[in-house]
Amino acid sequence: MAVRTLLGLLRPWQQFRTTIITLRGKTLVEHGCARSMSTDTTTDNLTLSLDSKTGIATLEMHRKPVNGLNLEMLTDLNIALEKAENEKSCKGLVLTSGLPKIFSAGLDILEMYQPKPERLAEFWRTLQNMWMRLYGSRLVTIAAIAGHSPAGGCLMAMSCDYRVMATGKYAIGLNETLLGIVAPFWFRDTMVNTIGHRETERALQLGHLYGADEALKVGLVDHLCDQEEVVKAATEEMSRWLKVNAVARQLSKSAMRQATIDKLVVRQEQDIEDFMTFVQRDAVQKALGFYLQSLREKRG
Ligand SMILES: CC/C=C\C/C=C\C/C=C\C=C\CC(=O)SCCNC(=O)CCNC(=O)[C@H](O)C(C)(C)COP(=O)(O)OP(=O)(O)OC[C@H]1O[C@@H](n2cnc3c(N)ncnc32)[C@H](O)[C@@H]1OP(=O)(O)O
Repeated sequence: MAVRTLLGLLRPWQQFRTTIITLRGKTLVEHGCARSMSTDTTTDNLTLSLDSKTGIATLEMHRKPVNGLNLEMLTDLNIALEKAENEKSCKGLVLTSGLPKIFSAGLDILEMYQPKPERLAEFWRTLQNMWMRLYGSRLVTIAAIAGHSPAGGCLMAMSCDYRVMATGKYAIGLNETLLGIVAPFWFRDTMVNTIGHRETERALQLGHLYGADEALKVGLVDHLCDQEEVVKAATEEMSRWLKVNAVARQLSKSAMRQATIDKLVVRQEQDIEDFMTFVQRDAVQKALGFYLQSLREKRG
């Protein structure tokens, strides 16, 4: 409190600072404002910015071409989420994409195709950690989905508290079976918690990708609006959630989600082993190779 009062006496130009941090050989540039205690971060993969007036942070993914989640992108997401989580003045987070027509294409398949075992293990652990952080966040988290959101993209959206999706020809869902792989148990649990057991069972087996209307109907998303309006609609919805007593809301969220997270906490190492064994099987490598080929051929 005393620190805040002192900072309030500083002139505006004295309150801004720029810090450069080097992380895993990459440079993160931070523009911080001492008055608001906010810190904005931009990397090759994302931008985190905090509106100090509202306490709402925006986390915008922009890894070209499709926000594929590779190790570096997941590392950046973990750092950004932790930063927002630890920033006292931050109350909510809108997760969105800066790329047109794409929320996220899910895991970068190149991480799983002909992988180096050491990197593969680190990749999966970083994904697990990102999911635990996002699903268990103290913040109100809202996904603003203005594009396709298959597999890992759908997982990220489902891990938020609320989902706004653009009307249009975009698809969302866990389509792993179409790649010849199996959605891990914590992907499945997250979907069961969102749309229920029977609908998940059907969707998982078929690798079903939902259009926006259908996603709304089964509760996979909560609100539809025009493409240009998704972030605005997410922010408006956020203000409703931020009116609720924060401690009561956080305890309610944790009561609903912690058991699902704990399931992975106790099986984290085993899950990494299972993933590595499964992905490196010849049949799975073959299926991933075909799928990558089909994506490339689609472009002609
Ligand atoms: C026993 C069990 C134990 C453990 C569990 C084991 C295993 C579980 C393992 C994994 C779980 C994985 C979850 C995932 O997230 S897998 C990824 C699934 N994602 C997809 O299927 C999406 C594929 N992409 C698309 O459908 C489309 O690209 C699109 C709809 C997202 C966008 O379409 P566009 O027409 O706009 O763009 P494209 O021309 O198709 O793509 C541009 C460019 O990007 C490449 N690309 C697309 N998606 C990916 C991806 N996910 N990873 C890597 N690369 C991707 C695409 O090939 C194009 O590349 P080129 O420019 O042609 O080189």
